[in-house]
Amino acid sequence: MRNPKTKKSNARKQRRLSEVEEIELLDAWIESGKPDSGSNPLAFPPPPPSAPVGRLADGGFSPYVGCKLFQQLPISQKTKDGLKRKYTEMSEIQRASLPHTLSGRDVLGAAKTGSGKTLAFIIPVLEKLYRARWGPEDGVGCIIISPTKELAGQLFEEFKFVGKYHSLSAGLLIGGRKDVEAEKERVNFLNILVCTPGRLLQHMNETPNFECSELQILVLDEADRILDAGFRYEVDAIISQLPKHRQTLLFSATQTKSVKDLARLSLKDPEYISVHAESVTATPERLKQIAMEVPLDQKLSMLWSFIKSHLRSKILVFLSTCKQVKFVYETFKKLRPGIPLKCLHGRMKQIVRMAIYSQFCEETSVLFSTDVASRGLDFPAVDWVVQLDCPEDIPAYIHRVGRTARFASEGKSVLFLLPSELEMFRKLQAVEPKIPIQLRKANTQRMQSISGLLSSLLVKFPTLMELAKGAFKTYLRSIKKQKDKEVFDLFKLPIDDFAASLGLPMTPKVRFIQQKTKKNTESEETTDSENNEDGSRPASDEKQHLEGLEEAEDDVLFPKESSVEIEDNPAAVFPLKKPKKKKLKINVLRPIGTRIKYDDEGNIIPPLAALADTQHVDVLVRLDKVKERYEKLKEEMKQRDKEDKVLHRQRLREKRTKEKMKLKRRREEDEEDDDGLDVDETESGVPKKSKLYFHSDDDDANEKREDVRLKTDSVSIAEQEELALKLLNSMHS
Ligand SMILES: Nc1ncnc2c1ncn2[C@@H]1O[C@H](COP(=O)(O)OP(=O)(O)OP(=O)(O)O)[C@@H](O)[C@H]1O
Repeated sequence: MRNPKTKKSNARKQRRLSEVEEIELLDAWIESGKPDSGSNPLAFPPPPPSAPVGRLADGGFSPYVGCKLFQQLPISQKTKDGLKRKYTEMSEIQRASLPHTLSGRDVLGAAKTGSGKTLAFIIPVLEKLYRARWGPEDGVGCIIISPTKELAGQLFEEFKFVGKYHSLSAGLLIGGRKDVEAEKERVNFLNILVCTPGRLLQHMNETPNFECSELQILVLDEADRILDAGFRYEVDAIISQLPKHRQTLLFSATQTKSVKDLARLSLKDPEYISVHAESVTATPERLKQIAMEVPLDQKLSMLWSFIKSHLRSKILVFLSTCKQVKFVYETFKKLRPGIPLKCLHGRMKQIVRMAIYSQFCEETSVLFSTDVASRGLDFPAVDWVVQLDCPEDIPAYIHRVGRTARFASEGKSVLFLLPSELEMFRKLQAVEPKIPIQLRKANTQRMQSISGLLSSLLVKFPTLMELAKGAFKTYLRSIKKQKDKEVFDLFKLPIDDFAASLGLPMTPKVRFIQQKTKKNTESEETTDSENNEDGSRPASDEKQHLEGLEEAEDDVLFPKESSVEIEDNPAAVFPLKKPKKKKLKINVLRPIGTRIKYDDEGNIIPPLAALADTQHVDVLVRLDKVKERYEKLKEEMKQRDKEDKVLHRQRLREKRTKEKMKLKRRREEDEEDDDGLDVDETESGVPKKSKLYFHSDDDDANEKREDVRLKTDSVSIAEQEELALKLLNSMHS
């Protein structure tokens, strides 16, 4: 009788050989039908669905450029098997980009929201690593960066779905989770990292031996957002640590074309694929969009009435700030509209955010959210997107409304605009390709005013009173911070009516508004000669005015009690008459540990001047020398530091390469004389070539899941996922 050990080992060998053969075939197939650089695969006629696929009788290969079915692509059987459980036909962005991405080219892909961009990068990632026979000992082969944690989570799930039959390992690295230490131990053994920029950088900085020098492919989802100023520091720091020789894919519904941005990523002759560039509309065709003029003080009543008349719809409501979301959620909950309510914002704990995200995917309900939910999230079957507050710009509008009418489904959106924000409507109408949006009059007769109800709630619940104040102030602040001053004008807002509409008994004091009012009074008092010819404020005066606003902004959330006195005291309106108190400024940029020296009159002596002997005539000469020497030393240290780092990296790389070779050899030996045990980790702690997912939200859950994974090998992925969901829900409740 044949030894079962030998049988298993033979089966493994056979599997490896067939994988090698498949890879050789795929490489040759891709090479034979590669599209020309700059060509558009959508322009090629699709082969008939019944046409033979792969190697043909004449020794050639079937064409894949222009094909419509996933099965016709030169991709591994494992990926095809993963896909076919849900996907058959490709979407336009997938058809247009996959022939290029599979050929190893850098791609900038733009397509409308909900058009299937995620698969357009998941497939090439899996294929690239599969064809490179990537294993656990090879470490990080792909990094996918997403702007939000929820989106990263969603991408991770899609990777698990499509990559189900691959033996690659993937990890979800997002901030706000307790298990960073556990992550650090395993991150070097993960092949695909789906992460947010902050958490990735944290690993790059803190995790000993974190290595991505062999990175094969980098993906930026929502690329324009990742590359904008908000993530500049993180992204630059990350890119500087990645090898230049790699494939880079950038996808978004609103793609960046900034040459500077692309240079930051060192793209090599990228393919620009914009499948909807010629489309008549910039938004999904099945999306009905309306805008409504609603005065600020009627917004909440209008929203309430809207929800009451759509109790069977799944509604996503966008507001500008976390505090507004909290306030509207808490008060509406108390008013019981007759539909479940949920809220999502950046200040919530990660575990709760994830649970809310999953619940909203499943349940017909109303979700109040900030822009954390505006990009990429694929909530199924959202009926309405309501933008209670105006988006900051057109891309933000496109992404928000894109949460509905996804893929082949329909959806509706309504944008509430203040009378002073109607310019946004004109801007939306003016863009190319068009955004088909209509301005409708609000039906105020059917509106149920809730400001009275809100007032009573605020009296009854002091916490709601605080939330209302927070919502009031942060909304005004958000308007003040908006860049587009043609749309957002703080001083056109009916502030008192707004406060009353939130149920507030009095208008809270907001310093930057008082400041402005005060300045206005002042300018009325100034003589004509002080103004410019066109009546505008003199430049220097304008500067002072802006500085005043900036200073006041720091205090916007904590208005000082003294502001009341300033108002009551007429002398305070003319600050010139009031002796100014000299403020002590703390220089936060001062390096820690440096002492500040003062001269006899209390002026700060600059550090170098303090070194000089002011009694002697050659002070200047010596000062210069000190400075020069200091600069020289600094340069030398920088240089040495750089050299050290290079040397250190080189040593690490050599060490890791040696380790990798050793591990790879050992794995192959192991595979050859396997003892039949199927455990996930070898003695050295390095996982064998078997699937490994790393995604846990806290230590308990982590342990529980590890138990499941190690003890019950027979548990299917579906069962594990169900278990994970239960855990998540139980943690939430
Ligand atoms: N080829 C396909 N066939 C059927 N459904 C698909 C296909 N490709 C994607 N989908 C589905 O379409 C939905 C939207 O896809 P996806 O989230 O990738 O869109 P997107 O273009 O990334 O959107 P956004 O710009 O909002 O991020 C998902 O539910 C996905 O499962």
